Amino acid sequence: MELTPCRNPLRGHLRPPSDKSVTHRAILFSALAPGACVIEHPLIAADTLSSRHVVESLGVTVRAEQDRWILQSPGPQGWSKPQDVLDCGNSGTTMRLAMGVLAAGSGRYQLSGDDSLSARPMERVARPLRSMGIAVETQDGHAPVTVQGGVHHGTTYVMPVASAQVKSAILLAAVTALGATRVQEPYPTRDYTERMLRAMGAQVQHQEGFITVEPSSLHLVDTMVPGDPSSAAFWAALAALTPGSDLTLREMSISPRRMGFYRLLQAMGAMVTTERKGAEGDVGDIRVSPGQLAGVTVLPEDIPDMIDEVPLLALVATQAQGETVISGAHELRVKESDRIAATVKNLRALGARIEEREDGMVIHGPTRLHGASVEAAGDHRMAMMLAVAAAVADGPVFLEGAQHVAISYPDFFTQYHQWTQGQPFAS
Ligand SMILES: O=C(O)C1=C[C@@H](OP(=O)(O)O)[C@@H](O)[C@H](O)C1
Ligand SMILES: C=C(OP(=O)(O)O)C(=O)O
Repeated sequence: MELTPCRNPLRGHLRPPSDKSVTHRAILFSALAPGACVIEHPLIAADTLSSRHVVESLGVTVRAEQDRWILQSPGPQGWSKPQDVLDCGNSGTTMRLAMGVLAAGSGRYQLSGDDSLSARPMERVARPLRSMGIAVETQDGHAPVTVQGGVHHGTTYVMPVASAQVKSAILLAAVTALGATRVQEPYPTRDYTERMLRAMGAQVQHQEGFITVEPSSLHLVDTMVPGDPSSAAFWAALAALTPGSDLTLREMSISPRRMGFYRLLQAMGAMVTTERKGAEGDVGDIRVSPGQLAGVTVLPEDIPDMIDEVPLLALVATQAQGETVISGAHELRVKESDRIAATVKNLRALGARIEEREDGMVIHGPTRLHGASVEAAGDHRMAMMLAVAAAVADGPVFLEGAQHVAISYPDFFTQYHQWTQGQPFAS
């Protein structure tokens, strides 16, 4: 895809696509209890369709009606035996959370993924699940993965990496375990699983630095899915980088555990304000306009709250005065691509002054980016970051792999082209 520079101010408002993490959880958790539930505004994208496929294979039915899905679940006692291997596609969240969900069943379940997902580490989930007495097999630490559901017990697990997916898999298995489970994270990660399980009747508490779960009987609840801060971040970055912009991102999930990118954008000098909507829940609007940008230091404890936005922050840093140092981001090496290597390679091709570190990057700004050929490395977030880069560059950018946006944001390029053509956003 050829992308040309665009300096059109971003004005007005946009409701970003629905939150991918919340949609995955609402779908997968529906398998855990018998009954019906409604998901309002689910994200309909390749990754969340992978989660839908998994629960449908267990006998959950999903009926789409306008902007909602109505799910009917037999509960674990009534799960059907999947006809085939459960294909998780490109979605790490689907595979890792499903491993915890499947512990509630009584069958032997096989999970597979595409080439990218098959290269990602799965022992980080298998290990704690085994400590609960669940038989889990991986192939040299990778998919395909086999989970034998059935009787299992609680555990105490100190997580070596900060990962909401690993935490979620353990907490999900904990609900149907005999005895309590305690999990400790090195840094706090997104807590949708804890909050959603609690709403379903689970006993989830924070005690002495551990998240504890008691075996619980669950009931299904309806979920209203807010906008996704990680998808909205591409527009926030464009608004921060384009003079004359004043963009409001509406109905967003504004949980502090998802706001790391916005906090850093503000620390760099962009105008970022948040307005909470309603008395309860972490939903609100975020308004972004440009400012004089300066480099920042991103520390290991900052990473979990902006894990999927690190490549985008690196791009913003190319336009900021001074040095930006990002450290403690090893996890980026095991995402849909090696996001440290792919970010450095692509931004360097566009003229950025950027150095690769084992656990992050150092960016020296500001630099005028120029046109070049770049490659999304099979990674949706890389494709969207490079589209933002193309807009701020001085010459045409040839992007290979634009189609990967279908993983989390199928309408991204429709909206992007509307913006480049000077049309208002269709929000
Ligand atoms: O729990 C989740 O919904 C997610 C957790 C993060 O992964 P890790 O748990 O591997 O950090 C994030 O990168 C991913 O996009 C979604
Ligand atoms: C890492 C991501 O997702 P997942 O781990 O679910 O594949 C992402 O969406 O950036």
